[in-house]
Order: sequence, then C-alpha cells, then structure tokens
Amino acid sequence: MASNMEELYSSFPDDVPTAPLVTISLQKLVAEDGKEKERLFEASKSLGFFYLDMQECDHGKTLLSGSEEMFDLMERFYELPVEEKLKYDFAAEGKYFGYIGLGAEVVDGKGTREKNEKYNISKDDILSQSDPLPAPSIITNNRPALSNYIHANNRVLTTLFSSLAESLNLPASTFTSLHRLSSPSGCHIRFIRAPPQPIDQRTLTLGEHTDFGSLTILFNRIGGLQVKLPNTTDWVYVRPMPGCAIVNLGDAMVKFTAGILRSNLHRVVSPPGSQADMVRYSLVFFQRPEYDVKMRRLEGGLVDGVPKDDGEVDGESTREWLKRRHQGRKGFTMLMNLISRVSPRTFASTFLAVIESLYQENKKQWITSVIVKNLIKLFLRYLHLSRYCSWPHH
Ligand SMILES: O=C(O)CCC(=O)C(=O)O
Ligand SMILES: [Fe+2]
Repeated sequence: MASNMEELYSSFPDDVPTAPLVTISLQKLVAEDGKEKERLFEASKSLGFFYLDMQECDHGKTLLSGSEEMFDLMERFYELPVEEKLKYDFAAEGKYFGYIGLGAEVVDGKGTREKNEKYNISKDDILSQSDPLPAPSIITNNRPALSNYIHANNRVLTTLFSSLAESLNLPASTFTSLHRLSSPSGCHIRFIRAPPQPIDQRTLTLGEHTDFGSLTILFNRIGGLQVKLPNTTDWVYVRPMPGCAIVNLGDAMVKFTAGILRSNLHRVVSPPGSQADMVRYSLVFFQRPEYDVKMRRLEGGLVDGVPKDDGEVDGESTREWLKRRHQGRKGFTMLMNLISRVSPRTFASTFLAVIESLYQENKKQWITSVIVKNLIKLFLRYLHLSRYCSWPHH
C-alpha cells in the first residue's frame, strides 16, 4: 500500500465512537470455512454491516486493486469543470444514472442540501447491455477498467450470496440466480466526492437511509460514514480499514428473507477530527436484483419459519419497486424545494386557497374521496413498509 494511503487511514482519530463491525475473511469463505460462514450470517442478521477482509484471496486482491484504479479514475472525473460534469446530469429526463451535482438532493425534513457530488455508472451500460448514456471521455476511455471492476465485485458477491443462502438452508444458488450479470438490473458503480465544509456547517453530507438493493460494497479511506446502532439513538462512525471493504445489506435482502436479514440505517457526516479538512471520496458498488425479480419473500429454508402476516403483498417487480423508491425520494426533494422557497405561511395559505377554489367548483365529493383514499393508502403502505425497513431510502 502506498505510504500516503497508509497515512490517510491512520489519520482517523482514536477518540470518536466507532461501530463494532466484525471482520469477515473472504479467503475463509472461499475455503468453505463453516465458522466464518456462521459469523457472516450473524453479522447479516444483527447489524447488516461488516468489514470484508480482501487480503490473502485472489478474488479479494483483484477487487482491492480494482478499487484503487477506480479511486484514481474518480479523482480525475471530479477534476472536470462543473459545466462539463453537468452535461451528464440526466435527472431532468427522469434518468437515475449520470451526474448529480452538489446540493441537488435534500438530507432531512428541514430542506438541508446534500453536500456531495455523485456519479452513477450503470452496469448494463458498461457491459453493453443497454444503450450507452453520453459520458465524458475520461469515462468512455476507461470502460474496460469499469467492466473489470463490475466483474470483480460480482465474483466476491457470489461468494457472499452463496454463503448466506446456505446459512438460510436454501440452495446455494438462490441469490446468485436472482443477480445474473447478463440480465438487466439497476446494479451500478457510484463515485462520491464531498468537499470539506466550513466549521459551522460540518453536519450531514448524505441523509440517513437504508440501501434499496441487495448488497453494497463500499470503499472508504477517510471517515464520515456513520451507522445507527440497533435499538439505540446512537450514530457512530465506521472506521475505514486498509485491505477491507465495508459491506452492507439492502432492503431487498430483508424482503427476500421476510426480515431475517437486516438492512441498517446509515448516513454520511463530515469526516471526524483533522480529516474534516480533507476532500472525501467514496466508491460504492450497488448490487440490485434483476429488474424482473419479484420483491417478495423466498420460499423454503428458514424463511418458511417466519410467520406470514396479512399485510404481505404478492410483490411488485424490482423495476417497479426501484421506480417507486426513486420517485419517493424525488418527490421528497421537490416538496422540500418548494417549501424552502416560500414561507410556511405562504405555503399554507396557497394550499388552503387551492382547496377552497376546488370546493367552490363543486369538487367537494371528489376532494373528500381523494383525501380519504390517499390517507388509507398511506396508512396501509406505512403498516407494510414499517415492518421491513425505514425511510427514506437510497
Ligand atoms: O459514502 C459512503 O460512505 C456511503 C454512501 C452511501 O451510503 C450511499 O451512497 O448509499
Ligand atoms: Fe447507502
């Protein structure tokens, strides 16, 4: 490891509370070590976050060196002028992939802006399984490296999925068969860059959320990521560890296992201690189920032992689920944009004026039925969602 990278890791302060993530050895999982598989299962049920030690394992070493290559690429991408990067912002066309500028999304109910830039690179695009989105030459020239990185993640994910399936007494291929590289899906690489903030604004960078997908493989070099410890109100830092990825489970795994596995709340704040003066880069690979996979509990194994409850719906496809989740987030941001532009008084009086004019147009019955219908819908959705996961999601 380059010495400046070692310095980065060791600049994480010793006096901040950190999360007790266990370290799982990829090498031991590959060697079918039963005890290690059990540790992975336990970590996936209890916190839903763990370190994955990549050393001493060929697939791990390939992913590690790939992540270093991606960090270099990410830094070069972010050096592009903002006007250039904005050419690849396709949010207005309703696209999820591409560039998202500083402050484009909100982090909380007060309308505070995100303090990072993001760039989402689709797996299907890089593997030439969908129409390519326009991208800067720094990205198009590096499509082979991006493709290698996707494959490297996939190999490691296969090991994790097989081990988890076996621990659930399901056939080893249960999860891998829902995540085939060759099938269309929302899997993507994300580059994140957060510049240092002035002292009085060192708060949230990325709002609290659980991930939508199945498994997330994250590489951090400096701190900032925090997890909320289960059954507490405590947010604690995840200390980046050299040679390790940070892995977390997303909501899809909770759905598939009827709540046996856990997707935990997390967020990003300014890096701790002296790291607060540094630019923070973060590299993420989001593994999501194939678009046609139904978001519902699997049949068999330990999942069958979880009592079914009446609120459980048959399951929408992953494509619909992702659309709903992304729209929910976009709607939240739009509402916050609107509210933050006008005073609460103006907002309330405009809202009342609209209702009043509709009443005057004899739309009384219509309004009442819409309000009642939506309240029932919201309530049912709340009952259903709150069992599995928290909100908002990413
Ligand atoms: O930057 C990080 O460490 C975490 C990012 C994250 O949670 C996300 O993009 O969903
Ligand atoms: Fe996340």
